[in-house]
Amino acid sequence: MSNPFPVATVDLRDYRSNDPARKQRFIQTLGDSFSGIGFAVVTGHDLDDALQNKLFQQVEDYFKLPVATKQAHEVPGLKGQRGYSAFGTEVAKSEKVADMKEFWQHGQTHAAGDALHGSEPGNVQVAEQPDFTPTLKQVYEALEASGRDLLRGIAVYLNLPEDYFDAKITGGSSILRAIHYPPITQEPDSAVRAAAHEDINLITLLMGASASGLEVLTKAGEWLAIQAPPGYITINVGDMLQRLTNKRLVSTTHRVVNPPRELWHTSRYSVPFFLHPRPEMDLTCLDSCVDATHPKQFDSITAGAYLAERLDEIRAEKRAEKAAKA
Ligand SMILES: O=C(O)CCC(=O)C(=O)O
Ligand SMILES: [Fe+2]
Repeated sequence: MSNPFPVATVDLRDYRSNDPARKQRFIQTLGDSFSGIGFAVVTGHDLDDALQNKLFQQVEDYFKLPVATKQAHEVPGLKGQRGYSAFGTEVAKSEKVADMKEFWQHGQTHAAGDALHGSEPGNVQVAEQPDFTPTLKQVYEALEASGRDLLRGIAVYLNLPEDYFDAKITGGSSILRAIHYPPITQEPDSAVRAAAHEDINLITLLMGASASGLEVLTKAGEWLAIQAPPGYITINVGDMLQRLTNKRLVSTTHRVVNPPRELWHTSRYSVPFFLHPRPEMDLTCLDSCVDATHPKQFDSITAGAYLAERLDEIRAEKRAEKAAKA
């Protein structure tokens, strides 16, 4: 069956051009793709080839460090929000078994003078690999710039002022996550590299590696494989943007499946950037997205409160605590 909601490809240079027709086409194509399948693919973004190559080299080198070295970069009590998270620490919301991945998280550095300065833990430095954290910081800033313009386009699509999201995301709590899905060494019973889930944040910008595996659940209930061409970024709507727009833009379920057996010996790397607003952003459904045929589907909540609620749901140790109490 052909999919009635194709994943559109857009060029961010169209949005940034001074040509109103190009700009409008970008806005319409991106917005329609986000309201149809919830995903799109972007070229002309701020991560140039040199920075992408440096990023993947640094990420591969990091995960090759000895397990004990990486474990020393785990920060107790942070729910994996900064530094290293070992294999088996994250479980998708509706799953029982942990994802087959290890990952690293890099977050915002709030400027001195910002009300959020000092409110979030600092990023972890890696003495064994001094260029790792600085490279992630550079990528983080490039993706913040691309994400800001993507959201400007989305704001226009939603008939909001073009700068609607600007102040809400400047100095926001975005997370850059470098993921390693290690080779599969034994029959994984029901576990997959990343079980079906929705992202929590406003939008995600995913720098995927060469390996396939990402699949998106279509409205017809079929899994559709997505693999952006090299250098392109896959983007998708997260639950916060879905809430704000009362499901006019959809946060689509996706997963990363295991490769065929002959490729079990290979690793997969990917680097999603979860674009989060500042915690005080109000996620109340926009008036323009609520009417008699689209009644308000979500309670009002701030981004910070919503994130705290969601983070506990996906940590293996929090699940274990809850199960012990039950
Ligand atoms: O690894 C990928 O391609 C996607 C990962 C993902 O969906 C996530 O971490 O939220
Ligand atoms: Fe995801």
